[in-house]
Amino acid sequence: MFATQKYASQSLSAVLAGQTLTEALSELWKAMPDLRPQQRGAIQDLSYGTLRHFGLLDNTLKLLLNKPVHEPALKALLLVCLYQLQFTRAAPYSVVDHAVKVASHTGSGQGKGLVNAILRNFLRRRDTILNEARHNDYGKWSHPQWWVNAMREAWPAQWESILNAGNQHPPLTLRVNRHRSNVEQYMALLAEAGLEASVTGKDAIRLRYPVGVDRLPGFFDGLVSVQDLGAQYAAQLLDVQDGMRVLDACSAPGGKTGHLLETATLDLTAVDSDAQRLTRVGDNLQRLGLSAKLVRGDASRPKEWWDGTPFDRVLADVPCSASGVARRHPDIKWLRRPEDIVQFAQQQAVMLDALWGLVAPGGKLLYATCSIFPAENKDQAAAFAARNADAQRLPVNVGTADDGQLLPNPEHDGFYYALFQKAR
Ligand SMILES: C[S@@+](CC[C@H](N)C(=O)[O-])C[C@H]1O[C@@H](n2cnc3c(N)ncnc32)[C@H](O)[C@@H]1O
Repeated sequence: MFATQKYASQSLSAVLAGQTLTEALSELWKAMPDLRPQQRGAIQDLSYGTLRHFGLLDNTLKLLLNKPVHEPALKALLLVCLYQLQFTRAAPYSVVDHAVKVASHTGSGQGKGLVNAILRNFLRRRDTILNEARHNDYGKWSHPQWWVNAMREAWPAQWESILNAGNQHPPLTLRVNRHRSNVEQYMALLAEAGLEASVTGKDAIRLRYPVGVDRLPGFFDGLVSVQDLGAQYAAQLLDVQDGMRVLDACSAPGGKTGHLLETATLDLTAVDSDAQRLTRVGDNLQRLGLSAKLVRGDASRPKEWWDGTPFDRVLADVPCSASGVARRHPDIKWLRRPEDIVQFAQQQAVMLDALWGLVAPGGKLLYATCSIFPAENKDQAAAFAARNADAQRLPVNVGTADDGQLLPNPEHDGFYYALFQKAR
């Protein structure tokens, strides 16, 4: 537990200093190649869990302290340990004993006594302290106040369930590769492997208990991919047919590219501005036995990479706040700032306008985000339609009351889709 607490605190400190958790963990794996897979898993669980419940834990710590802790590493250690004590089954005495040892190797090494006192005080007064810690929105919902306010305003009837969903463990959904299998056959393979699951969409199966991909039958032979149900609507909505020329303009890591190619035989160009991420599109397609033309390019500057032949279908799965998938990346809640949403919306508008010029007459463009902020979604789509008289908005049936908006729930993440057809 010593190493787990130490390295989880280190990655939490990195996030609190502005790094993403993915970056922090990947630097840690590089620096500590001898960590065993189980240790990595435990470090990951503690880092994710602490960030998921960060508001509550931070309020709790403030109530336990007489004065603020100035050493970031010590503060991170205390937060990780409070998470362990409140949300895991780790034995409390063991959590405290190890934390004291980690504290003696942390920062100035002076924090041993403080860590011991704070954690023992928490164990003695847990219920009272937690009740008090939940008194404001920050502690109650473990989201920043500006985010809570934005949800209240945008979703007066659903904001509580949205915030609650944002703090849960995400579902693990698979997409069966139609070229190689189908949901019935794959359900039988899962049953043989002793994995409980249910069919939740045309190509979608949700596992009752998440497992690593190495336990999924035929994963490395391309039988299935891991993809949220919400993301699986893209290929369906874009209505691709054999022989079409298709552009996936922000394609990496290739989740939707793969689904489009599993749905029909296409002449598909997959663009992404990030060369490293683009290689993942190639790797994913190779695993699935599919292929596309991969182009490193900026979707808002198509002149730099487009050959001038229009596309029948364009998928614009644009960079966004990722607020609909915060439960998969809980660091997002703490790294985003309100002004980021404005910047994303501006960047998305530029991309949309640029990509519209590539759509053939009668062709379709599907705008997609994994956001739940209206500025990136319905407001963006309405502004685009108002700017482009040749864009006809088509209905998007994803089974929700709000056209095209999926809110995070136990079945799927938060996504948004708007579909436009170009006048002939
Ligand atoms: C939401 S992700 C795409 C997810 C992908 N469609 C999938 O289903 O796996 C957005 C992608 O846009 C890329 N991106 C960001 N800015 C871009 C730009 N100006 N042009 C093209 N791609 C961009 C990012 O590198 C990222 O891979």
